[in-house]
Amino acid sequence: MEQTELNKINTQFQELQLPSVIVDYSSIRSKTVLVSPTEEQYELLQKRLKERIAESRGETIYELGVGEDASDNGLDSEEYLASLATLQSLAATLNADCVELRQRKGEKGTTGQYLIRQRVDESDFMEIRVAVVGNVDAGKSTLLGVLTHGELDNGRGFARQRLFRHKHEMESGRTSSVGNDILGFDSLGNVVNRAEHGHLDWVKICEQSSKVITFIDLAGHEKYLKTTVFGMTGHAPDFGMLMIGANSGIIGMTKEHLGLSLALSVPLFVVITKIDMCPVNILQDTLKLLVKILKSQGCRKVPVMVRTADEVVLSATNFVSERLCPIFQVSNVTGENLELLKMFLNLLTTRVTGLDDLPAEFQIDDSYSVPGVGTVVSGTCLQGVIRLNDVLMLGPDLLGHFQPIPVKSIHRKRMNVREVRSGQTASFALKKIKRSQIRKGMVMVSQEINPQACWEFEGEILVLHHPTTISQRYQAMVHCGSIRQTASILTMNKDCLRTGDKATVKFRFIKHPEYIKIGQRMVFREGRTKAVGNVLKPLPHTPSSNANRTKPAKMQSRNTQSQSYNNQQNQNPNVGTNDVKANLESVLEMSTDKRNVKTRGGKRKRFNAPTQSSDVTESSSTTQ
Ligand SMILES: Nc1nc2c(ncn2[C@@H]2O[C@H](COP(=O)(O)OP(=O)(O)OP(=O)(O)O)[C@@H](O)[C@H]2O)c(=O)[nH]1
Repeated sequence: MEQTELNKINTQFQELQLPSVIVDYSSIRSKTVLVSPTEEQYELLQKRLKERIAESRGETIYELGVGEDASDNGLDSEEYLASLATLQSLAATLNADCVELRQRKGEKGTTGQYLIRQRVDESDFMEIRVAVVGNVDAGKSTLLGVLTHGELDNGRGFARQRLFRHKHEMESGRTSSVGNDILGFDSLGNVVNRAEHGHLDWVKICEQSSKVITFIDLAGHEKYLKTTVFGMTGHAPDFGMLMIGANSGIIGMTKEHLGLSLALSVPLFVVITKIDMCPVNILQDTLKLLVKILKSQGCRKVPVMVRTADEVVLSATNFVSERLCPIFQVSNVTGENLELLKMFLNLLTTRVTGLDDLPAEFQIDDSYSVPGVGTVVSGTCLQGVIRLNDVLMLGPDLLGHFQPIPVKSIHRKRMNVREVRSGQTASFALKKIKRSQIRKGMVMVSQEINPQACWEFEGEILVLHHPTTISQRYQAMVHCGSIRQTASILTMNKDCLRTGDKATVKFRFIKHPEYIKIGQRMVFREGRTKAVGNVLKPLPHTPSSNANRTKPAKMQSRNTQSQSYNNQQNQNPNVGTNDVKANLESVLEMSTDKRNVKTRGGKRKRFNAPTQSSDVTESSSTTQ
């Protein structure tokens, strides 16, 4: 844009008493601008760097020797050193550190990439959430134990012991709940976690960190799939880390978890563990199959093997694109390649930016009763900024109502703070609210939003897997954000749906209305039967819409029989045991999830409800 045009626009802004927003950066685009910038250029460089740091919430990667003309990139050694000195001084003026990531020598000279990261602000840190998925025994808990506690594993479950939260997990060695672990990096990219007597002090880690990675450790076992899906939707991860045991390969829930992250558009990287104990040919087979699956039509990913620091930088800086899928091969026992993985984690940047100016919206994913404090809710701030003593609308309750509630204290990773911004997780202490009044799926939103709850909504879904057909009145669980409730299909624009079909569907929640928004990703699931899609249109709750509630489905086919079981259990207590048995049998025949059915014994419980243990652990496990 011409300078005169820019001036004109800026003058118009000034006339409107708005700050000038357009800055002409054309004078600092040359590859040699940092060699000996004029005062004016230095100021512009500083301004641009400050903007870039703010855009990524505290850091940016700067490229030296790179200009507008890519074919001319590169500086001679003197120019390079002078540019580096300028960059370091620019970073220093912004209270940031400048760390070399890599240098490359080309025909026209050297280019380099530098991480510019703001120094520690004790009460603020960047936050990246990584959902850890993969089949049981892939080594998820072990890797997290090794990364966060800095001690290698012995191959017999030593490292994971620190992470288990429940007695049955200690005994079985299996994760059953959604757990959080944190890994802090300082402005130089060093890990700050230091375990004292086997324990990590979260507050200390956050105070010393410029960036904190929160791992959402999800269960690998099929019977905890409901918890895993909730972790992927309700905890709003920025990235997914799919773990695969090198020796066992792509088995069990691996593909299921891969599909889930694709469906929810969560960028994914893969970590192959146990390379210390895996014969080379087996490892090669695992890698070959993985690459084949990632490249397949369904995934359309670009797999990248990461074996060097250079490749780490390359993949981390291009990872914002959902298509790239970096693959690491590590050992938790020997520590091989763990440094590369740490370096990659250090370079991950937040995906959600620019939402701070919107009215606040906080999605609740858990609640606690804390002695002396009262009810505490934890969750993710999806947009806006929430400050201490702000009054937000909490709801919807079972009747679809919202009530104003002041935020009395805010914790981020157990640290007392004064505000929480979009993309960050936090917990709030609430006054005059009982824990029993809170459920997952509730939100706290700004009064500006005037929130409305919906019994019904329209969604567009794609059926990923279903053994037979889905027709009207089919019921399954809707996962959408932290909402997790059975809904039934009222109408759809097709008679029936089979695997691979897409349709516009009108859903109705069966228990209570929910707060739902256009464009939200959703999973519609029963056992392994799964459809994914988007919310097209929330249909706000009105008293009459409640009166229109349809009765549960009359069985139309063996298939719909089984899916309506839950409805019968809830709404028709007189249902004959023979009918239940018939339904049970049909599920046993069609379901790939037979083990789940058996575990329920004769209990009058949902088919896809978790076993007792996961029920218990889900409600109390996530920690902030
Ligand atoms: N030799 C070797 N053993 C490993 C490695 N990583 C994990 N293990 C062992 O593998 C077993 C399973 O690891 P876990 O961390 O419990 O697996 P998980 O994926 O968390 O399993 P769930 O929590 O049930 O989902 C443990 O006995 C670990 O000691 C590794 O890199 N090398």
